[in-house]
Amino acid sequence: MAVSTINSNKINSDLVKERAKCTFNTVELTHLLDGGAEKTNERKSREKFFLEDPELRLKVPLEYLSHKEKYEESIRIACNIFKKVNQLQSEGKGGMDNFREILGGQLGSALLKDGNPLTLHYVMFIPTVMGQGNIQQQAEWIQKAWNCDIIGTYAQTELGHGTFIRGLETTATYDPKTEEFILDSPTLTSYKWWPGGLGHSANFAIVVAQLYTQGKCHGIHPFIVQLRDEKSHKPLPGIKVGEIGCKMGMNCTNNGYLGFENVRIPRTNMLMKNNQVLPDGTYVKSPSSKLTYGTMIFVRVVLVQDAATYLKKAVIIATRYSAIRHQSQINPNEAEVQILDFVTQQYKLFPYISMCFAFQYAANWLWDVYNNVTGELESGHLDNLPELHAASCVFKAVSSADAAQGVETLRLACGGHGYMTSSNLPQTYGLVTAMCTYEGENTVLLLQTARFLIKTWQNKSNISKLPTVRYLETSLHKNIPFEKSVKWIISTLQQTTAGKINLANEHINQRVKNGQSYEDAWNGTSIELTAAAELHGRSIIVETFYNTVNNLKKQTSQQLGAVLQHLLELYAVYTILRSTGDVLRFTNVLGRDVDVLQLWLEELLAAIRPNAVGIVDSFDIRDEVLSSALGAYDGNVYERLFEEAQKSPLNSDPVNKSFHMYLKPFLQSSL
Ligand SMILES: CCCCCCCCCCCCCCCCCCCCCC(=O)SCCNC(=O)CCNC(=O)[C@H](O)C(C)(C)COP(=O)(O)OP(=O)(O)OC[C@H]1O[C@@H](n2cnc3c(N)ncnc32)[C@H](O)[C@@H]1OP(=O)(O)O
Ligand SMILES: Cc1cc2nc3c(=O)[nH]c(=O)nc-3n(C[C@H](O)[C@H](O)[C@H](O)COP(=O)(O)OP(=O)(O)OC[C@H]3O[C@@H](n4cnc5c(N)ncnc54)[C@H](O)[C@@H]3O)c2cc1C
Repeated sequence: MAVSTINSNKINSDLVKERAKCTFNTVELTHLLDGGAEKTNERKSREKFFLEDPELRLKVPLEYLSHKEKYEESIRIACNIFKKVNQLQSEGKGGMDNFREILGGQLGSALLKDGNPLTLHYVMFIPTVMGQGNIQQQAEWIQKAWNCDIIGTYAQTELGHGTFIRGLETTATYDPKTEEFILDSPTLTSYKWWPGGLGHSANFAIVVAQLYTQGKCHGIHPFIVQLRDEKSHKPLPGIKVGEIGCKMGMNCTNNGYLGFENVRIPRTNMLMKNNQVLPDGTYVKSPSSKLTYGTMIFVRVVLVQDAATYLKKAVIIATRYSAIRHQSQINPNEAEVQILDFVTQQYKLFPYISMCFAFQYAANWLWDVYNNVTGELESGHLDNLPELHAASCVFKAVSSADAAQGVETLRLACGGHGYMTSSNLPQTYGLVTAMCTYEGENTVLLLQTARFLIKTWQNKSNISKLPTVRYLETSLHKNIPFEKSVKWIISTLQQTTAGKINLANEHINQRVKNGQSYEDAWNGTSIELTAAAELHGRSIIVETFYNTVNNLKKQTSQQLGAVLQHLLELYAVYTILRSTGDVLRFTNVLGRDVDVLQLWLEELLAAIRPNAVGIVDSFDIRDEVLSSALGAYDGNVYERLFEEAQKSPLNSDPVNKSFHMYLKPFLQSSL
């Protein structure tokens, strides 16, 4: 890797001025976001440990490598990363934080800019064995996986089915004579397709297949299957495995395909914490068939934090760039302004800055709920599982969709330079937009939340025990006088959501009355249902933000408290204005109230303007993690763009050989 000649001690003068006018202590905010000064120090030492290791650096920028070279470089780096993670774990340092940062958008996307081929081993293989395996299975497999004696993936999706997992076609048929399952892929569409690391990295997989025993199908179940010889890494007999090819992004994750030709595995390789097959083939059912879907809930929960991290990176890049970039005048005869002074630019940037906070606090809240509910599941209490499922679906859908839209808006906000890969915005978009599809396609997840909302609406007897939907009991007919406050916004969003759910429910009933089946009526109403679910999700996110800021303000300086209040208000006003049409339909809000909201939004943009650079600096994301010519701390944007251009292999030769081969004859022939 070429050593940079840019002088990072020379800070761009606009950024110097921006930092000087910041009204709060950015270090105080960094500590608050990390969860305390000690956590900040731990994070920083972890970043140093990984980012300053030459073994973890790419030899050539990724974008100039072939598909095959990209994989080879990524697997080299991934192995070195996890050696270091294991070292930290054995020293008792970091724990879950190591995995969050290394696998997610923070350190992970700095070391491996286009995905990590070993992610699924940690994010899905190990958690599935932990969550779905019985004690003996955990004892057998977890240590091996943890030590990386084996590398696993999670093979659920098939060529023909991703969403409708009840329709998966891979079969696992029990043979009581040998006490084995026989795995088979009866059709092309039954081939597994997509699992990360499956192509050439993993030697084991959790395979989700239709279980047949005693001549009966019992639906999908997870099995541990060995795919490759542990020494030679050759595919085992009957295993057809390979990589699925180039994608829009995540080109280093080694997503694969997998087919089985009557592959036998021991009975004990079916993960049997929930459902079991006894040696004679008797099937023993768990209390809920949905416990098998547990790993998906886990990943949806952790993705919310990841969406916030990617968004943070993009807002830092776009905000610093907007501070150093001068273009056009506001008043004639005056100097060209920083583009950050255009209110339209502030509108592209600042709501997404506030969204980073909203998503981080939502992720923290959801993580706590997840831990509480999984604790309850361990002791056999399933009552809160549907609410957790509904909340995790809508949070994953809203955070990934908004983060993807945010990254693209922020890329556009950087004009032409945002289109350069050296801005790192296109690659960030490639990573974040995938999140809208994987781990449950967003529309499908919104419909799952809508299902829970409609059921709750139709039967409110239990509602007081369900914190996320309790508001539905009273909010429909409330009289909420207009007030310029976040509390008013939350109540109004809740009333709008209740109105939308009520109307969707009426439309379902109407369609049923007109002769449609409930399912057809549901499909006919599904545009309204997804919109209601989305608004429900957004209103909980605003409320969580509100509760968190009110708690935090008790422990922060007054100056930082004021900044958090501005960010909260901006997120709340922005959210309600996105739904103006529905708010006018379902509440008493008047056109003149919307005018007040719009002016309030503009006041907030102006209030945040002096602190914009300070706030994004507080995210404290190192230049290596941003990996962007536009977003570095020193603001030497033009020097960096120029330096990055020099890395193009085309610039190694003043005359490219193609001139002699094509251009010269062409020029002569056209003379
Ligand atoms: C080790 C150390 C720790 C490390 C920790 C590290 C942490 C830190 C990491 C940080 C960095 C992260 C990086 C990540 C990178 C990721 C890479 C990419 C990964 C991408 C992987 C994938 O992409 S992997 C495939 C995912 N593929 C889906 O996601 C399929 C969606 N499709 C469905 O999920 C079902 O197909 C669908 C629609 C529900 C219908 O399922 P269905 O037809 O069976 O169900 P119905 O609709 O009929 O519903 C029937 C009833 O089930 C209820 N229910 C449904 N689901 C339920 C559930 N989950 N739990 C409970 N209840 C559930 C429902 O609410 C109904 O309840 P009710 O009847 O009471 O109303
Ligand atoms: C980068 C990436 C990594 C992945 N990694 C893995 C992995 O490691 N392991 C794994 O098993 N899988 C993985 N997947 C697969 C992923 O989980 C599926 O792609 C996802 O669940 C969506 O399923 P699908 O592709 O079949 O989309 P489809 O379900 O075919 O969706 C296509 C369209 O149909 C619509 N649709 C489908 N069903 C409904 C419905 N019921 N109601 C309304 N609309 C509907 C959707 O909204 C969408 O608009 C990965 C995917 C990607 C992109």
